[in-house]
Amino acid sequence: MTKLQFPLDFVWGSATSSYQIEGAYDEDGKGESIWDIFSHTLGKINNNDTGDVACDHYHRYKEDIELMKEIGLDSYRFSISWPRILPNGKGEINQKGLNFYKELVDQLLEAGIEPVITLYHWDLPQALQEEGGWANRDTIKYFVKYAEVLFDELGAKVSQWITHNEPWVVSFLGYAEGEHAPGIKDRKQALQVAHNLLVSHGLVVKKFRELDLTGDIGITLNLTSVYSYSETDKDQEAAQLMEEYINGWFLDPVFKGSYPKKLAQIYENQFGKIDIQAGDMDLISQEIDFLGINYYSRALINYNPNSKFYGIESIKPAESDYTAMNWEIYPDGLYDLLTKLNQEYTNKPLYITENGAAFDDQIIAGQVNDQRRINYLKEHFKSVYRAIQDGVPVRGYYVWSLMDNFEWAYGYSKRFGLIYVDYNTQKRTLKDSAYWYQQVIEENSIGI
Ligand SMILES: OC[C@@H]1[C@@H](O)[C@H](O)[C@@H](O)c2nc(CNc3ccccc3)cn21
Repeated sequence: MTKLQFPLDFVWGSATSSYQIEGAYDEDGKGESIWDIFSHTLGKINNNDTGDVACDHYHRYKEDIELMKEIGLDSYRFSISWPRILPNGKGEINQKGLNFYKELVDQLLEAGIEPVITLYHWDLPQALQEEGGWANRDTIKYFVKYAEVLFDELGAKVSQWITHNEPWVVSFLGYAEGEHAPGIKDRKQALQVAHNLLVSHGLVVKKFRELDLTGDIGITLNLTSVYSYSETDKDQEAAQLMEEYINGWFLDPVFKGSYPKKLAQIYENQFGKIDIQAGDMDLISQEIDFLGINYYSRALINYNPNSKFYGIESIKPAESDYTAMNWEIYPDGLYDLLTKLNQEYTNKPLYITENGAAFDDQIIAGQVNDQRRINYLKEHFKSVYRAIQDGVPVRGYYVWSLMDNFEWAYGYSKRFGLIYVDYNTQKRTLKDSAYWYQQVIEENSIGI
């Protein structure tokens, strides 16, 4: 068997987020988040599931760290619940909430696992939503203050920080499509939210530099490889517009200091100008230390005049394989994305901050044979290996997810974990993929 050997310092990790695993939604002084409100609103979440208990990680974190150690993770990416730190989003600090994350970081470091913190993974304090949320430019300064509390408390121990997880999803699923919290359907407001999120990213990076902290800071974007279904001008134009919509809308401001021209003009013609203040774009595009990439699948695009979104239509080839989310399995898309990012946007280090798959995992006699997930991960690891061999500075890879968890609007119906969670008993069971990943990490290689 041929072994593909990864660089000696390559980081193998796994990722989660606060609302999806912690539970204890109203414990120890934590304030409400927009996802507490959204999941408590009947009809929003599959089966009316909520994150009230989730994986009960708030109480079981020590057991979960032991499982991370058993898998052999080098690093663990998690997010901090803003309303657990600042129940009202601003003002008084909830010391019990802060203590939870201080203990989590200390236990991770004691276990030899590097903590990577995502400052915002969608759970905005509800008190700030009541003042307009991310559509209100004031939220930016409250985000900077929240970040500063964490930098002061954890900056000496945590060496890698992510400002935002997927501002595209926050903006366009939360404020345009209404599928995510806060459930607003207003595309013009979504564009202002996208801009305010980017400004908040820039100001937090600036604060991080001012505090002269030793670690690195970056942002995580959900990115997709976009392909035209045919060589026709119409299909290629539709694909280019999709590229600007799904990738460029955040990549261009962060790395080029401007929004993608074609789509920006379409939006301005349709909605008028959004509030962009002097200096915003320079702030947004200041240097960062790395880019986090969440990749799951590609987009295959053709032009359809009847499409409700600027003639853009996604094609799902019948001959492809799909995950339980109905996302096409397309590992080559990760290679193409990585090379494109390195050629067109940045020479900075790249981390796959999320990649993984949901399948209909079954636990039988205490085992989960998730060979499809092993195959999925192996093929995507191979794409990363190819990109590294071509000189792309990919420094690490975080499997989504460490454990099955609350999958947003899908509730608990989709399982992405390396670890199976029985939500009735909270029993954790390592899936076959966890044992496979354990060997990959131990050997720092994959067999092909
Ligand atoms: O859906 C799986 C994960 C999710 O659990 C994470 O919290 C989130 O960071 C995440 N982002 C994507 C990719 N982007 C995306 C696309 C459509 C809907 C939601 C997210 C997948 N995932």
